[in-house]
Amino acid sequence: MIKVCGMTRPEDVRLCAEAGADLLGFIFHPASPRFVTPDFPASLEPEALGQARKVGVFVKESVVEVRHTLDEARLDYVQLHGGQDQKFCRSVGFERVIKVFWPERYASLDELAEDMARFADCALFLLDAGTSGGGHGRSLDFAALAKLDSPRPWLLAGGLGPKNVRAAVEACAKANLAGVDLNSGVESAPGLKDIEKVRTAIAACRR
Ligand SMILES: O=C(O)c1ccccc1NCC(=O)[C@H](O)[C@H](O)COP(=O)(O)O
Repeated sequence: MIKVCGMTRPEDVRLCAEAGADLLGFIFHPASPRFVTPDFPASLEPEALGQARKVGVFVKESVVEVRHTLDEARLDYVQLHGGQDQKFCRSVGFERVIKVFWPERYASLDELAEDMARFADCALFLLDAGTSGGGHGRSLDFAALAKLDSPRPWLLAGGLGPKNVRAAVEACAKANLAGVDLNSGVESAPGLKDIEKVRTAIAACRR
């Protein structure tokens, strides 16, 4: 499974979907250089999206705001990127939630796995670099994550691009990895996807 995050232009949506992205991310966090308003994903034609599903990324928004945007932008999933709790996930609908964890926040992989277990009803997990937020362009320690015992399939995020994504997939393949999340590593500038980098990274994952 490939997620390309931070869509800001209709042509990037079409080209990333054609390149084989399964999930396309739209960031509703105003401080992000990739911020978009709900009318952008809502306006996309089904032909442009193809089989790709729309994921909304939320950091500080309330449950009411997330639910409103879910409907308005016609999202398939919500990626909760602000440490939201189980009650929040339940209110949005566990089956629609991609819950984010930051492994660097935990003293050990066991502690991370324990916290993940508390969110085992969520659709999918995403592991990102740093200790909060996203789009940092930094990578996690793939070799260490290979030993993770995750109760749900998860997406690996953080500084992935054409040069390192294959190694990341190979390292984590046996640790319940569902796929990868590509963002700043496939851009020419924040929010502007470089389709050649997207294509090369997707081909590297799938070869
Ligand atoms: O990308 C952002 O600007 C962003 C800002 C605030 C919260 C989340 C954000 N991105 C969410 C993602 O899923 C990114 O793809 C993920 O953090 C990895 O980004 P990168 O390290 O640039 O590959």
